[in-house]
Amino acid sequence: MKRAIIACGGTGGHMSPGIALAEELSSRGWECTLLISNKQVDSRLVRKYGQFKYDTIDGRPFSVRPDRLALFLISLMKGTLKCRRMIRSLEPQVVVGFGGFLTMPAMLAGFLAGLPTVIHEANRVAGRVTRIVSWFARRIYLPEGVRIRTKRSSRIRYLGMPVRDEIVSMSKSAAKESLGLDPSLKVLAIMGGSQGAQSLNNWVETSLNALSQKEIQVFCLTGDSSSDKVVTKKSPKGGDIKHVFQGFSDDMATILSAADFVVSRSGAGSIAEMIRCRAPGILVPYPYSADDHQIANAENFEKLGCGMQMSQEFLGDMLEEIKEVIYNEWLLQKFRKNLELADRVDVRAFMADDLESIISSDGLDMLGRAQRRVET
Ligand SMILES: CC(=O)N[C@H]1[C@@H](OP(=O)(O)OP(=O)(O)OC[C@H]2O[C@@H](n3ccc(=O)[nH]c3=O)[C@H](O)[C@@H]2O)O[C@H](CO)[C@@H](O)[C@@H]1O
Repeated sequence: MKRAIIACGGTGGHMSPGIALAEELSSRGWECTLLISNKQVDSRLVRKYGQFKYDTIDGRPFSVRPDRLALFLISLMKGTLKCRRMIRSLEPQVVVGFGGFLTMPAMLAGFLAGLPTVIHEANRVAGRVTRIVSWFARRIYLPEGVRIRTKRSSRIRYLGMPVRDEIVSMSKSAAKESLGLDPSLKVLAIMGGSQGAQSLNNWVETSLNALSQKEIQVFCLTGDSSSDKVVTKKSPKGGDIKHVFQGFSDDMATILSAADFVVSRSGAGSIAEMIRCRAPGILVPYPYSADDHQIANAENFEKLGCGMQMSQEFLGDMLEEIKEVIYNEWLLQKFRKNLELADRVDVRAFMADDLESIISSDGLDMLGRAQRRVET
């Protein structure tokens, strides 16, 4: 049986593509072990994926501050040793990393064990981990048009984000109904990535009356389950307009299918799922993301014609923008068409085919080396 270790913990943006790849590989008979962190967001996301094996490691982010750098190096060493033990007991044919602090020890242990290691970068600016491990990775997956400095450019393949099986578009009115919303009214979904975004939550709170006046219902993923609530406001016609605030959802496909328009941070996972569910929207990049990768992600989304981007400092202008766009069927239709065009490659199948060819050529290499040893 073919086996893979997939290092994908730390944030939802790393977990989701890791789960998606594990789904594809499992359907081809592979056994997948996902390496995740002890963070709540990881355990939350994997709860419904009992079919995979999991292991956890702790890690520290890289820092140039001497005290933090020391902690980082210690955790890297401990993590690498743990991954080395995992590799000995699981005997995988490949180690796959999706970025974040867990990727480094897993890839390092895989490399030291002589296994093929591959890294997937989801963002339109390659992260630090991707840049480092690309020096030894057998395969480097980058979004189309993203460049990194590496001597191993022949090992680069341009590829989008793997999306989980369950993320599929469904009937808008059925989706609205299953969220407890009125199917005859517009829905605006607000998402702040896997951990919510306080500035987007604040924007919703202050805009709720104005949105109700335009008969727009809100479904807001706040990132904080202690604030779960349903708020009912009156429309100008006297009807009830329901607004739902939820900390976390295990059913993103329904929310994205129900949404006529989305306001979201520009994490690569959220964008890939908006594309898959044909949900146009405004992306508000997190202003402190590493190397401004969320700005680059949002710019690309806008360039593809899938929606718009807006800097957080201009949130004050967003309400007017939304009130216009959400009733502009012509524009929404154009966005949806472009979302469809942006979703034409079967990323998961490409990646799984590629991994299978990597491990089979690796097997042939090993066989060749063994034969040469016998002959000499
Ligand atoms: C602040 C920051 O640096 N965030 C990074 C993090 O994003 P972060 O983890 O915040 O978010 P992403 O937008 O990439 O993905 C969110 C994932 O969480 C899932 N989800 C979210 C909310 C919820 O209630 N339920 C749920 O299941 C979504 O379905 C999605 O699969 O990793 C991404 C991928 O490298 C980067 O692009 C982001 O810039």
